[in-house]
Order: sequence, then structure tokens, then C-alpha cells
Amino acid sequence: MSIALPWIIKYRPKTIDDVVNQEEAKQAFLNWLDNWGKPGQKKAALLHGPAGCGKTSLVEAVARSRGYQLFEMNASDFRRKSDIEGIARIAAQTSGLASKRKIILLDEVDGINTKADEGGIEAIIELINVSRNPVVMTANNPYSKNLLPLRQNVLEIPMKRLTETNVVAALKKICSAEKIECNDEALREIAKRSEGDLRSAINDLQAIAETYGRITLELVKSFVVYRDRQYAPYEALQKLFNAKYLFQARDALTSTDLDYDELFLWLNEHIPTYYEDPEEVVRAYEALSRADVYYGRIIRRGQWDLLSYMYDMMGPGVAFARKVYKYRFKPFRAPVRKRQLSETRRSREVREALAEHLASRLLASKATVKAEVIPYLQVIFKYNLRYAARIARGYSLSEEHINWLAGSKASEVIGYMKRGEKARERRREG
Ligand SMILES: Nc1ncnc2c1ncn2[C@@H]1O[C@H](COP(=O)(O)OP(=O)(O)OP(=O)(O)O)[C@@H](O)[C@H]1O
Repeated sequence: MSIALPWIIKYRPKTIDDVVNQEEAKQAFLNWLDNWGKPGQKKAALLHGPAGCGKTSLVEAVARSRGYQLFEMNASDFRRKSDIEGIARIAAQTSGLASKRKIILLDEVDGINTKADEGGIEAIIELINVSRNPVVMTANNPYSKNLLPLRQNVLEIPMKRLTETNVVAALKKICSAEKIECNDEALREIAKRSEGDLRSAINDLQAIAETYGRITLELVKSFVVYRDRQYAPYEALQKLFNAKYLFQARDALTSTDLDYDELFLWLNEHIPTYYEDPEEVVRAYEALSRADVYYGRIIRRGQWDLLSYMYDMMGPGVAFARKVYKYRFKPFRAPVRKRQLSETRRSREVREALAEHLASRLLASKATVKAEVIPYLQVIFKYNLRYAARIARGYSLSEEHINWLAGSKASEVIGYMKRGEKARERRREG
């Protein structure tokens, strides 16, 4: 049975050699790891470089190839003091003779919001001090003001932006493994638009391949938006809400690394931050909910041609809900994530258990599973129950996992699984 896993997971580097174009970083990292604990060596390393250049992949590949056990945590989790304490406890343990050596990975530390996660950086410094194991951090922007106190304590290892040629080569390999018809020109166009971010290039490739079954220049041109990565989310919102022209509002949406779900969260949270007049608030929410309807159709039915309508509603629709134009500078903070608001402790435990289960099945890190696989499964378990049933069976998900992913639709997913099981039995018998 073939289950359409995100290709960024399916094709993530398995060995150190699979991580391309990062020879110097590899050498520096391995050298640091081999000498870890010796006098004069830093206890922590900070891998930094643009999005999708292989920072997390390198740590995972090294851990796998060199027999380290990886314990990781993502910046979005730094808000829970108990989580930091938990990982700090693990970091402080020595590895026994019988147990595997450990690497502690703190992903995307520049994502720590020093206001919302007060004490987050101090907690990391403390963790490094007590650690008896190598601590590795990743960041896109090591120069972020938040990280200043950290930088003195770490070995900085820069990683390079991947070249267009690197990206094309990686995409080509995937096309041939997936037996997808493609041509060099089309792959070059995806690579060009990805600006060295292999993750987004692979995602674009998969989205086009799954919708159209082939990759042509024409499809790429109509499908992939240019990325402009110079804006942090709050800057992009500033640009969006204060746009004077339609195209500015539209461009603002694609000027950050936020994915569609995150964009919805940010806009949902900040429509009332920006608009003061209730009529404007209503109009903006109306536009956002239309965007959401298009998004639902795109996800459920693969109608990717609706993407530009979704963008029009999310960008210009929200920005031009205003009655009169007036530049306003507003503080756009990271939204309090829905899950943190609504999740009970039990629900978090199930999520953790599911992430662990999938991580071992997919040979991916738990952080990756949480960031990239679980959101994908949540969409499938909401909108494509038949497919969800196949995934549940393929990955031996427990009823609790299914309940967590599908919510009120869980019984339907289980129904499909049972029907599928009966059909298989009948086939076996007949
Ligand atoms: N240098 C590389 N060699 C091989 N594959 C890569 C490389 N860089 C990225 N990839 C591919 O892109 C995906 C994302 O990579 P990874 O998560 O390592 O990026 P990252 O630099 O940690 O990005 P971010 O800063 O956004 O977390 C991986 O699954 C892998 O398939």
C-alpha cells in the first residue's frame, strides 16, 4: 500500500553523505562531536543557516550513523517550563556503558520569543551548563537579538544556502524514485523559486505531482509563488494590513515562512488587533472565512487552482476590509497556538505518544514528526476519512491515536477500517 507521506520525510537524508553541499559544516560538526568533553571544547554547537538547507537533517543523519540517541525539543515547546526541565534532566545524565550516547537537539532556537517565553534563553544556558552530553541548536538567524547571551557559550557552525543545481539534483532523484514525468526546465524553475530552501522545493514538487501527475514548466509557473523570505511574520502582517495596493497585500502573504495554517492563525488572532471599527472587523473575518472555504476545497479535493482565490481573500480581502486608509503600526505577536489553549494534559500525552510511535516507524525525529507529519495527518483525518483509515492501518495507529487525530470523525474512520478489513477477508477467502 502506498501512503502519500510528505516527501520531505520520505526522502530526508539517511546518511551523512546524503546531506549535500555542507562539507565544511559536516567536518566542523563531526570534529566538535568527536572532541566533545575534552578541555577547551564548547559544550554546545549552533548550526545556523537559511531555512531548508539541512540543519536538522545533518544532526539526525549524524546521530543515526554514529549511534547517538537523539532527544529533541522545538522552540514552540519552550513555553512549558516542565518540558525544558525534562530535557535538562536527560541532558544532565551520563550515558552508561550499556546505553547509547545522547545528543540533545534544540531546534529553531531563534524562534524563542523572549517576551512570551520569559526565561527561555536562561533555561537553555542552564541546560548547557548542566549537560553531560553534546547540545546542538539550530537557528535560521543567529544574529537575532534574543540569541546574544547564548552565542558566547556555543560553537557556531554556519551552513550554506543550497544552490539551484543542488536543489535540481535532489528534485530529479525524487522524480525518478516516484516515477514522475518531469523536465529539467520545470525543476530549475521550482529550484529558482525556492531560493535554496529544499524543503519548500520538495513540498512544491509533491503538491504539483499529486495534483497533476507530472511536472511541466507551465504547471510550475502557474502553481509556485515566488518566495521572498526577508520578512518575519509580524513584519509581513504589518505589510499586509497597511498595504496600499492589492498586490502588496498579496505579496505580504508569501513574504514569510508561515504555512497556510499558520497564516490563518496569525490573521485570525490579529484582525481585532489592527481594526478598531467593528464593521471592519466583521468584513475582515468574512474575507478570512471565505479564504478558509477555498482552503478546505483545496485540501479535500485537491483543487489547487483555487489557491489564488484563497490568497485574494486572505491578503487583499482582509486588508481592504478597512473603510479608510490610515497607516497604523500595531504589535503583532505570535498567536497563542490553538492547541495550547485547548489541549488538556491528556491530549498532550496522546500527541506525544503518537509522535513517538510515528517517529520510530518513519525513522524521523520526533520534532520533525510533530512539525511536519502530524499537521498533515490532522488534515487528512478531518477531510479524507477513507484515506485516513488506510493510514491508520498502515501505521498501526491505536484507537486513541485515531480519536485524537479525527475527533468527532473517529468512528467513521474506524468504520472504514472495519469495512476494509472485511473486504480483505472476503478477497482472501474467495
Ligand atoms: N543539505 C541537504 N541535503 C539533503 N537534503 C536536504 C538538505 N537540506 C535540506 N534537505 C531536505 O529538505 C528537508 C528539510 O531539511 P531540514 O529540516 O534539515 O532543514 P533545516 O535547515 O533544518 O530547515 P529549518 O531551518 O526550516 O528547520 C529535508 O527533509 C531534506 O529532505
